[in-house]
Amino acid sequence: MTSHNVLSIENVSLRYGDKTILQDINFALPQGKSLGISGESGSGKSTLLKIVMGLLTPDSGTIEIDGTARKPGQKLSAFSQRVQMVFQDPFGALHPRHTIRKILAEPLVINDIKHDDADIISTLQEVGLNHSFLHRYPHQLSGGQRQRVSIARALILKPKLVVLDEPTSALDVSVQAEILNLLKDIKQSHHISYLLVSHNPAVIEFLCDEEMHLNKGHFSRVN
Ligand SMILES: Nc1ncnc2c1ncn2[C@@H]1O[C@H](COP(=O)(O)OP(=O)(O)OP(=O)(O)O)[C@@H](O)[C@H]1O
Repeated sequence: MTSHNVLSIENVSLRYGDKTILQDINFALPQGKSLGISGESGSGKSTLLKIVMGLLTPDSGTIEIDGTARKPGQKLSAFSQRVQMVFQDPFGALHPRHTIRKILAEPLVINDIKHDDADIISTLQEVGLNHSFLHRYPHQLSGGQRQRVSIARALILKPKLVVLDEPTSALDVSVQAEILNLLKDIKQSHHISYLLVSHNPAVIEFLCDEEMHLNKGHFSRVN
């Protein structure tokens, strides 16, 4: 049986003006496997993540998520149950005037999914937070707790692929390991795939099955 790819990128290229950012990028990610992307600052890592998320359209090439091609201009919500993203800065990523309950309910509301507080509480528990967080606001949480909420928001739609952009680099060193352990536990228990960008080789090694290095628009495999 051939293994099922949760993400497949073929011949993706993108230029800004006369500057080539990505040149014929190819890779496939089998379900449950995780890929780490390293590369110098400005090498195009965030650009590639934006393309996967549908926030940018490449000049050429195709992106398939869980077997379905992303088409230019397609609504983001068309894929939100398959792919979700966790950002570097957990504070900036959470609406400051919304309670944690509202932040976690929002993806369900947008996708017209019936839910109640029990669904939100069980997702909070998956990231190590209890029901007392439902009525709190982001500014009442520590950096690590906020990143747990960001991870819960990504998980609540039960995606197959989670895109992580430097998920621990904005956190205190003391909480980085906690969040990495949480991400590893979730990956194993949910059979989720991660597409991770990190400057830190130890983070990639800890969470990913393989690493690709992006340089001058090209990918090369790192062992
Ligand atoms: N909207 C844009 N218009 C023109 N150039 C852009 C635009 N966005 C990004 N770039 C350029 O594209 C290149 C790749 O940027 P990108 O943010 O993807 O790099 P990165 O590898 O994620 O960097 P970092 O590690 O610093 O986050 C950079 O040279 C950047 O200046």
